[in-house]
Amino acid sequence: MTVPFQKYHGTGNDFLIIHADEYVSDRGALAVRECDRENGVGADGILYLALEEKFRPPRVVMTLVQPDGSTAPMCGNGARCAAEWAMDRTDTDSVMIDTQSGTLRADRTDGVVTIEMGTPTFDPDDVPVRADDPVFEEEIDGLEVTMVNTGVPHAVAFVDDVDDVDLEAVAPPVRHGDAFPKGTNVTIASPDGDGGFDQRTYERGVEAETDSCGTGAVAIAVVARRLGRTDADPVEVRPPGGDLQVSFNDRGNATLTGPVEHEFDGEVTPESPAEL
Ligand SMILES: N[C@@H](CCC[C@H](N)C(=O)O)C(=O)O
Repeated sequence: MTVPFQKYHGTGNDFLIIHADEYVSDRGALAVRECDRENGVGADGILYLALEEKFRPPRVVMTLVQPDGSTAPMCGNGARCAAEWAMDRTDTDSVMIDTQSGTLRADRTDGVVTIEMGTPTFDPDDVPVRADDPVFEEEIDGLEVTMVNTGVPHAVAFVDDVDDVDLEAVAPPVRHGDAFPKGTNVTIASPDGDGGFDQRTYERGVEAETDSCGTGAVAIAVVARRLGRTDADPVEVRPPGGDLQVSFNDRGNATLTGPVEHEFDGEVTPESPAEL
């Protein structure tokens, strides 16, 4: 038996989307197999979306299963892809997305999708990081990082030029550091001289660098403003896969804006070959 999927990406962060009504006995196993870029379809995760069309705006319950089989409570680019998927099916330009880290409103304007990103926190218990006080520019496992949670944890380090960093070498010790009970994503940023930043992120759950990370882009903007490195609004953040904008409202809540593309559709077989 096969189940249909739609493939979307947001600035290069790519996902298979499967309707949550489809029966998949082992979502983790399917993600491990089909996210593999050599032997599967290839993606940064599978989004299971339950669409509740009777509401206005419509609601979508989003579950992200990552390439290592784990689930993540939030994904900025994934939520933007989920929003576009739901908008295309309900003939609206606004939806509410229910994630494990909160309910977020998304709006489509002039072909780009903006999503609310909730309230970022530096509180050590909420990041989480084993520390008595918030961690600002402290050396942990070889990187000088600031710890923030923008739906998921990020260790943010500012460097002169992100392209000069061997991320696959410096990120894993931090990602798995003893200080982080749930692990952490590792995001590096370099200033563009105009209040914006270039970005690279090594993602927990993908266990590799991705072309873009939305919660990482928000983490850079939030930390940069907190440390006085920018007062731009919006903050332009440029991961390798495209351009993102992070804005702030009066309560300090961030929004994330950028393009979303529908790539192609296909089918996957949920059972592993041994079960067939
Ligand atoms: N790519 C995502 C973040 C996905 C979750 C992350 N890998 C984690 O495990 O924390 C984004 O766009 O925010």
